Amino acid sequence: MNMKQLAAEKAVEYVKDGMRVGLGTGSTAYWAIRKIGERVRAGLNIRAVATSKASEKLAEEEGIPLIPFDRIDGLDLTIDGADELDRELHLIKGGGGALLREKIVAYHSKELIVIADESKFVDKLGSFPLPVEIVPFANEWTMAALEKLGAKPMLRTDGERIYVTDNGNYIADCRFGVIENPAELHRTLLALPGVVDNGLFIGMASRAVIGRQDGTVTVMNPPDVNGR
Ligand SMILES: O=C[C@H](O)[C@H](O)[C@H](O)COP(=O)(O)O
Repeated sequence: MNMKQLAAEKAVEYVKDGMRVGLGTGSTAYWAIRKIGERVRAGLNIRAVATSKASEKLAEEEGIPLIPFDRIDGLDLTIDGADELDRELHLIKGGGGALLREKIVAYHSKELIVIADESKFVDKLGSFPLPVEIVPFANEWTMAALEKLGAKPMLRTDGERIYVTDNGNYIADCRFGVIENPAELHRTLLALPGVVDNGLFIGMASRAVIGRQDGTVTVMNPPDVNGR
């Protein structure tokens, strides 16, 4: 079993009968959705929402009951991957372009469990370029404004074409270097007109499940890693 699958399958143990569950996006969340599907077929009774068209399609294939947003007012648990996570369980997400839907779903979940292989765990965020979702209108100006913040932004492409998110927006992948104050950067980015959201998830994850190369899995809560 690979590290992503290990982490994902451990996290799925937290899914209990009757829960309303958010399904993440990406190659790690893939394994969680597969495992949830297996448990649903074995009788687990849950309702779910997906954070991307890709995860919605996979959930449908797995037979996981998806529920429209107007039928529920929130979620019990969301399981999602990350591109980077630090000791405080602050995250960089959006490598797969799904950050906006992921953040909305995580915000409305009582708990967000982040699943990752050990390579994603970092001392300080910032090696992974921060995905920033921007509206197409005047994107050249928004890119210039990001550059003024020291971001070295690159408009994400999909081969020849500009990559378009599930929400019809673009992604600027921004290299800020080491992010010393993720919360401050998050606020600064949100204040920029044209920016819809960014991949910093500050204080949203309540637990991390990390799959390790030696075949073990570590479960981390923010108080544990802070030594409290
Ligand atoms: O937009 C994509 C999501 O934020 C993913 O959860 C993140 O990029 C991690 O993806 P993966 O598990 O494929 O590394």
